[in-house]
Amino acid sequence: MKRSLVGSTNVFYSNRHACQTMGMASSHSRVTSHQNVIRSQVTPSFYIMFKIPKHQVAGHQAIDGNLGPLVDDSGRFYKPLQDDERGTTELAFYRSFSSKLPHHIRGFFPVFYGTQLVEASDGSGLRPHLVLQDITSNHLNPSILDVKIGSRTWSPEASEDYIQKALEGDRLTTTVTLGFRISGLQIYESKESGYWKPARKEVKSFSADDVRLVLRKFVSSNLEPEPDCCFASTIYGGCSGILEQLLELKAWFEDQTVYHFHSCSLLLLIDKESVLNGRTVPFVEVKLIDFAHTVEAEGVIDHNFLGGLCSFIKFVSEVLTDSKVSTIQASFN
Ligand SMILES: Nc1ncnc2c1ncn2[C@@H]1O[C@H](COP(=O)(O)OP(=O)(O)OP(=O)(O)O)[C@@H](O)[C@H]1O
Ligand SMILES: O=P(O)(O)O[C@@H]1[C@H](O)[C@H](O)[C@@H](OP(=O)(O)O)[C@H](OP(=O)(O)O)[C@H]1O
Repeated sequence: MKRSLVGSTNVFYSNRHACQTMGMASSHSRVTSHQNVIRSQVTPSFYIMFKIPKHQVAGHQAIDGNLGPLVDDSGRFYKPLQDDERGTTELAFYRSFSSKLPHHIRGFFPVFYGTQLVEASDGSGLRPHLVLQDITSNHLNPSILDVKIGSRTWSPEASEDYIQKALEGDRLTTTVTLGFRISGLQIYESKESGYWKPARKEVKSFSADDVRLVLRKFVSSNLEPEPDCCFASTIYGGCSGILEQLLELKAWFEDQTVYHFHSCSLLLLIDKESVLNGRTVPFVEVKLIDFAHTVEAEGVIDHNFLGGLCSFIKFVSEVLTDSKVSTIQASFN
């Protein structure tokens, strides 16, 4: 039986500790809610405006009175800790990861600023939230893909009920067949047409061919009728492009025996305008998120994640190769 990451430390102790570390007094919290903005008085003279994230593409959402993440204006993302072991597992991960990972791998994870008591978006009162780097901040029109990696999304330690529920989701999506599934996405096309952000139901029904098409659209200036893949070489290729970053991650996964990342997602973020503006280094980020089911590896490689990652890399490489072939063909015509 694998050991979970959860120690005996009480979550609420950690929140007070984090507030103290951040110079905040949780006992003075007062929160008012107004439409999509939640205004929290953390100390009598220090206000934080909490908002529903504009660029969230998957997961639990803070809309219609549900519990979900919030963001502030200073580039922080507040993820509510779930009451059950998912909350304690994710907190235990964030508390331990920076000392357990090699330096060059830490950049693949959002910066963790501790925890904070924040008025929950479902109106249930103050709740501990993980305070993370908001990866989307500073970007007006980011295109984002959330890709859940692994051909199974449950930990062998999970309850039978959880395994059955997760297995059903895995079988109905490309998780079992491809070793990953797209959980959510938004692709920015232009000022006129805005974003393509398909509904959750449509995303869940994606086939392997749909996944290929999404990966092409992600690096195109147009979505219809045929995506041009004109950003593929800059965004997927290049020495700091997505493929290079995925290969760096893969090299670590071939060796690491620290964690098993069940149900964890790769979040790919790009800003096509940074390419159009001719920035020497376009904005291309690969991050790992969601550690509610991450457990200790106990000396065994995470073959579930590694297999899914290899499969995803193959899909991305094919788009890149095809776009190079098309460019060469076009130059002969
Ligand atoms: N640090 C972050 N910065 C910006 N956006 C984030 C960050 N972490 C998560 N997100 C956004 O929130 C979404 C959901 O994140 P996450 O998977 O952690 O939540 P969850 O509710 O546990 O999801 P699930 O229901 O899949 O378990 C992501 O798809 C992404 O759009
Ligand atoms: O991908 P789908 O089909 O949207 O399914 C969700 C996905 O498996 C999430 O990982 C899971 O949350 P956890 O990882 O937090 O368990 C959520 O469970 P939930 O609805 O019980 O929260 C599922 O509904």
